[in-house]
Amino acid sequence: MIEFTQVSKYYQGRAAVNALTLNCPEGAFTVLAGTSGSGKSTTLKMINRLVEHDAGQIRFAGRDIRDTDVQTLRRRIGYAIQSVGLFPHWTVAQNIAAVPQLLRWPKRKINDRTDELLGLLGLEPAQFRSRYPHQLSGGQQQRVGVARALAADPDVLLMDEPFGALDPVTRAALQREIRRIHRLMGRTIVLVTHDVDEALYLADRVVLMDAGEVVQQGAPYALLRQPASPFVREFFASSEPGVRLLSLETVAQRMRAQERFNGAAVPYNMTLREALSRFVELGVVRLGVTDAAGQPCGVLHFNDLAGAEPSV
Ligand SMILES: Nc1ncnc2c1ncn2[C@@H]1O[C@H](COP(=O)(O)OP(=O)(O)OP(=O)(O)O)[C@@H](O)[C@H]1O
Repeated sequence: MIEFTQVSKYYQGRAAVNALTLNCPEGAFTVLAGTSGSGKSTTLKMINRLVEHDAGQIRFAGRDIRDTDVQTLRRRIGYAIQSVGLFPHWTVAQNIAAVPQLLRWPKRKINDRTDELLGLLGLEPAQFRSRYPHQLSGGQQQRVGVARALAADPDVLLMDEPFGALDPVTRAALQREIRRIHRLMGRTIVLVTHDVDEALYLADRVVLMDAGEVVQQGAPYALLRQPASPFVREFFASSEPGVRLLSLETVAQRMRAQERFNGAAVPYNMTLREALSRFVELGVVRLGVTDAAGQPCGVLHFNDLAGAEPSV
């Protein structure tokens, strides 16, 4: 969907991004991760031409972005940033409707879309539609920012540290929300973060950057299990790679489906990381597993947490 070929950007003669070649596949959740100053935001902003690249080629849906009118390009690309940037004198509904208005959508369609997005992001439309940004908490503002970026049903959603500056609980809730929305809508998303946990939780594909270059890109599992360089290992090793691996899999992937157990149970879609916590908390070596209807569907053994690798 978005392809960079040998793309560079220079500031005062220094490369902020150097000969970058990367691919953000259609429908995938791509996360640009890396240390501060590694060129993540610059890379993201080059996609919607907030920053113009100096060398190489960027293609969007098969076309060179320089061959597309900037406004047309931006209408196809939603953009959400940490500082939110809501218009302070506009209500929540007016903020969300900004791009659909520009596109002259009929009023009815705009209203329906606004309410749909508010609902999707966990904000009761009747309660929030008419509020102004200053009447919202930081987390609610971030949600409205994401709703606004999604409003005109863009092909791609770009997010630059959209959950930064939030407390851990609200941040986790919004991460769950955006992951759910991604699965629901199958939208192509490119998100920038320097948070290792966030990258691994959200990404189908991680692009790890350092000093303006891609050091490794691929499925989170591959980066954790086969780091291409000491830098990659170091980036993830700062906190418990084993536990991180567990957070990428669910109970259903390791349970023994033919067994039944009458003791404590966990849901099939719980991550193995959470299941590990339950094992330790309860002091047990087996946990029953329940399906979506709450019916027993297998047993998870503590030993199986260290079992065979899933396919990547
Ligand atoms: N407008 C600018 N003028 C000059 N230098 C810039 C400009 N924007 C970015 N840079 C430089 O380019 C490099 C990459 O910056 P960028 O913001 O893309 O990094 P980042 O990985 O997003 O960092 P962070 O996580 O700290 O936001 C940095 O060295 C930065 O100082």
